[in-house]
Amino acid sequence: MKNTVTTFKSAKESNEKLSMLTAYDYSTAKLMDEAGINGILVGDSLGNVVLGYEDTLSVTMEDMIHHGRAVARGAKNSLVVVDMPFMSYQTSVYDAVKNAGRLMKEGRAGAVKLEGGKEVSEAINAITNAGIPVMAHLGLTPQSINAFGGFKVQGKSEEAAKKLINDAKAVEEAGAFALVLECVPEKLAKLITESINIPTIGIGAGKYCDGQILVYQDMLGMFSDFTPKFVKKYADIGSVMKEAFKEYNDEINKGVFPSGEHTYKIDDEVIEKLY
Ligand SMILES: Nc1nc(=O)c2c([nH]1)NC[C@@H]1CN(c3ccc(C(=O)N[C@@H](CCC(=O)O)C(=O)O)cc3)CN21
Ligand SMILES: CC(C)C(=O)C(=O)O
Ligand SMILES: [Mg+2]
Repeated sequence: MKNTVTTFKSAKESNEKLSMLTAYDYSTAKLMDEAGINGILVGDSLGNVVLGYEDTLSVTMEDMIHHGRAVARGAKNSLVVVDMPFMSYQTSVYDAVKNAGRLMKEGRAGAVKLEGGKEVSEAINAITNAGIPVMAHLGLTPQSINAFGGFKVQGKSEEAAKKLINDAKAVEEAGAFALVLECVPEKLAKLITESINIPTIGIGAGKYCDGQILVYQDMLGMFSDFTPKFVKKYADIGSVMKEAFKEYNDEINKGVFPSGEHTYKIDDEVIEKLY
């Protein structure tokens, strides 16, 4: 069944859980779509897992458009959400709407996601008013790594927790259709989930969120630069890949690959004339 912003909103009302994963290319998105994943996020985490940067700050609009289009072609039923990269929405409401529009038109997104609370509520409102669904993102917002001083759990003090609750209400009020909660204590994520009428999608935010999301290379054991506590490995594809690459390398060196079954033939009469 086709997932839309409406599906996400009604899932919360009917207490159905939402599943999301990140993807950055056509073939991975297609597998997730066929597996029945509700939403696919073209995350700016592509800066880490695809491009090899240490953080997400260098990711560009062109990167997001390029990967958004690829994912959109593979996702028939999953809702495709594309991350707005660092500095594509913080500079002005005009820039925010303009760049959200590019992610829809050129990136073929079904919705966009941006990081922040009250400070971006005007942008969320303006993008929503342009007919573009917005997913909000609170807690550990990686584009603010330099302001946080590192990747840390958010909202642990009373003051920080209150700010998160108020920000969640602010993004809902501004028109966001869903909210990602990243690295937030489980009980606070539960309180936030109960305090708003839009679905919360957790990553390191516990089981009471309305949905869950993980970076796919993390859950498949394909990424090892860092492994947050919230990651569960559903398969060790990284090891499987490395073993296959080694075997391929070995077989080439030994002359085992390619053998007859992977080779094209020509009539002997033809080839003899060429010698
Ligand atoms: N591969 C990948 N997975 C992600 O989940 C992810 C990205 N990349 N890139 C963008 C952000 C960065 N993220 C991160 C990165 C590190 C931690 C981390 O090391 N967290 C500590 C918290 C320690 C604490 O405060 O108690 C941890 O041990 O989980 C968390 C989220 C989440 N996002
Ligand atoms: C971790 C998720 C929520 C994200 O924003 C990303 O992948 O960029
Ligand atoms: Mg992101």
